[in-house]
Amino acid sequence: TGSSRPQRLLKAVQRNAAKGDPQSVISAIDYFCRHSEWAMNVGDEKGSILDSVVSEVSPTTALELGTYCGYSTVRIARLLPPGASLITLEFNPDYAAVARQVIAHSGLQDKIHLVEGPSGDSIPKLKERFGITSLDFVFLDHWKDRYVPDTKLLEECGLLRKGSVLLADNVICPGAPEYLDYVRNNPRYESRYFQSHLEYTNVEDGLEKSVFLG
Ligand SMILES: Oc1cc(-c2ccc(F)cc2)cc2nccnc12
Ligand SMILES: [Mg+2]
Repeated sequence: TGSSRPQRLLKAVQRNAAKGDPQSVISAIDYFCRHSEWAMNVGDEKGSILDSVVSEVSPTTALELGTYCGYSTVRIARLLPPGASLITLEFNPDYAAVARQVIAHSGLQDKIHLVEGPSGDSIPKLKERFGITSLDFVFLDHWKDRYVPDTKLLEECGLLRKGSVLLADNVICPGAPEYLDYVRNNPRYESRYFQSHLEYTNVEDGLEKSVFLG
């Protein structure tokens, strides 16, 4: 009957971040995770790589698989061009409830659609629900054994087009070996590994960027 780690992270945001200031929300979460409690946000080191890829793609329509507390949701949304939007899928209702409040604190809620439920159920409904034709950018950061099935589902649903960019977190730690095998040995993807570290640690991890070739 105590608070959860996501709830304590939310309190830290509400106490230390300025409302309507996405960067202060990001900084408050990073501070909390370094000085109070580790949490599985993409973090500031991998987050900088995420930022550079999002800025390069400048997506009109972006998808995030795995919202957690909304840290990377805010990181991505703050870089979107005017009129662009980010759809983020979260299976865990407790995480989703915290993420909604973190997103509201950042002031970016108008650019973000948070959908609760299993990604495998939500992905086939994206086109009709949000009136999208294809995705410019996808950030994979949910359960590692869903990376391959959900990537195949995105293909089958016609949500990827020539040039769509997939960026996957945790390909080393906890690791997504089947995913690396899938995108690296598939002629329909051009992949590149960005070496980094597991958030808030010096353990090796990295991001895999894969461009769909159509
Ligand atoms: O970035 C992450 C890190 C970890 C994680 C947990 C425990 C460890 F010891 C190491 C790494 C799990 C994650 N699950 C889903 C999405 N992202 C994750
Ligand atoms: Mg992660």
